[in-house]
Amino acid sequence: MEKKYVLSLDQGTTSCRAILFDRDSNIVGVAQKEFTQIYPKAGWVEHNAEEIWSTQYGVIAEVVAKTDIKPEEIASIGITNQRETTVVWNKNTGKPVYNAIVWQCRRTASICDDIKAKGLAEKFRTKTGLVVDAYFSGTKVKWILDNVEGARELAEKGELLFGTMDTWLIWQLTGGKVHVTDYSNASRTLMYNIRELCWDQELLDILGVPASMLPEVKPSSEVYGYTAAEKFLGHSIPIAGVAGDQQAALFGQACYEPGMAKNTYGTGCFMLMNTGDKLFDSQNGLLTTIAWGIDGKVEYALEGSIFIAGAAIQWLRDGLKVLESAPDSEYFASKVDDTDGVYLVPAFAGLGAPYWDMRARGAIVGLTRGTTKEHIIRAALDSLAYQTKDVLGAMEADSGIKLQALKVDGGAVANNLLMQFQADILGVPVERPQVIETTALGAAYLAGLAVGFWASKEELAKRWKLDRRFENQMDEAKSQKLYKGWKKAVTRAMDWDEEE
Ligand SMILES: Nc1ncnc2c1ncn2[C@@H]1O[C@H](COP(=O)(O)OP(=O)(O)O)[C@@H](O)[C@H]1O
Ligand SMILES: O=P(O)(O)OC[C@H](O)CO
Repeated sequence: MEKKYVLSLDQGTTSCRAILFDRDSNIVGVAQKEFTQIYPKAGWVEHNAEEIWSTQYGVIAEVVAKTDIKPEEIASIGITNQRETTVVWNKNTGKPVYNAIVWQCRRTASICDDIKAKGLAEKFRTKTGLVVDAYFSGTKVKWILDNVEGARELAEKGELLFGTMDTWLIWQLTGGKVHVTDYSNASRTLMYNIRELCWDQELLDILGVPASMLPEVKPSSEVYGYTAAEKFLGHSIPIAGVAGDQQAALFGQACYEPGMAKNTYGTGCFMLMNTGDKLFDSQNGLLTTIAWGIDGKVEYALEGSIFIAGAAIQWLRDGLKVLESAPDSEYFASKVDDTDGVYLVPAFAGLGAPYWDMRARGAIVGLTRGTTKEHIIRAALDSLAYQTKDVLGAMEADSGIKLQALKVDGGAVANNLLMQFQADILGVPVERPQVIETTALGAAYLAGLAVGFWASKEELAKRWKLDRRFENQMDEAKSQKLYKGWKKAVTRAMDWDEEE
């Protein structure tokens, strides 16, 4: 039967999506479902890995049913995932030994402090391109082995497996046959040597993680295995593309040349710049990471990771309950000209780039008797733009490249007021493409290229189409004054949490 579609699975922080793309990169169908966020203690975040699998499987079945396509028409499957989130499971029973520990979880801050106190941070940075922070998988695996009864003994006997969500989904889809990940996901674990392209035994020894738990690391575009027909719509389909969601967005935005960058506004906000075969040693608080492995080589990226972006808007909706929905934020924010001096620093999970402060916590400053809910909503939106400016400044300083325009994507870029403020604060035009589901698109591209559904990256790059370009409309003195206020507000949020 003719192959007409690529199925992309986007396993995000708050939801699972399944999206079908046709040969012209059009979206043919989408199914999406949220899953449970578990907050056992302040600063801790977990997911139930089995719920993630059942949610992911549910949206796959839904998209196939509602588009009325035949599984035999799917050329291949691409997977993209929230990165760093860590699950450890028993390879005999297939059962996780503990909930997945989410990238936002701060529980391993003291493990990180110990590593830093021993003077080992520079070793990790040189080998992995990352900073020692609770964000990454390595200390999460250590925590599970140290805290779940019997886990370390089982791991040492070779009975336990570690995976990020790509690895977990492939294990499920193949009926427990394939234990792999790709370069981009491996580069987020704090255990993978991005220069030598191998799991680093010295780092594994420091963390106490047995190498037998780790998946095989492969390029981002190749056939890893086939779905088990009996578990998967009665048909066996090649799984042929994998990338962490931010790298997948870089690929979906067709940033294939060094110096090209994108910023994705989802739960968090992540700016990545393709640096080709060059590894930048950031002097400004950015990460060096693997963009992807494709065409027989590995390419690198500089990354600025912002932990809370759209999640601040979700918090206004679910925590403060001042919004019915995230898109309503635009309506309320547009009722005021500005925030009237109010700043919201959404350091709910500490601060990532360029501050790297695990103990920062959220703050709203500059409140007066005149402050209204509209000011606070606008301050939350503005915080996405300010954090992006922090990261862009670091990226330009590290790379020596001055961006001519910033390509954006992710759920929150639908907000025109935010995009305009972003261009104003950066002083750089912001370009929104027609397809803002670039994460899923990138994974589809990787999977389609591997099976010859698409011929080349060059062919795909031509498909990128502009929806709207936002030009700077603010005078420089005003934007500098606003940004100065933001920097001051950040100092108020830093180093707040005091662990007992
Ligand atoms: N119009 C909007 N204005 C501001 N934020 C929005 C808007 N629409 C969605 N969001 C935010 O974007 C996020 C969803 O984007 P998405 O790309 O689906 O994220 P993820 O993949 O991280 O789950 C949510 O955090 C939501 O609060
Ligand atoms: O789920 P997202 O889209 O917010 O992405 C999360 C990142 O991969 C975390 O590193």
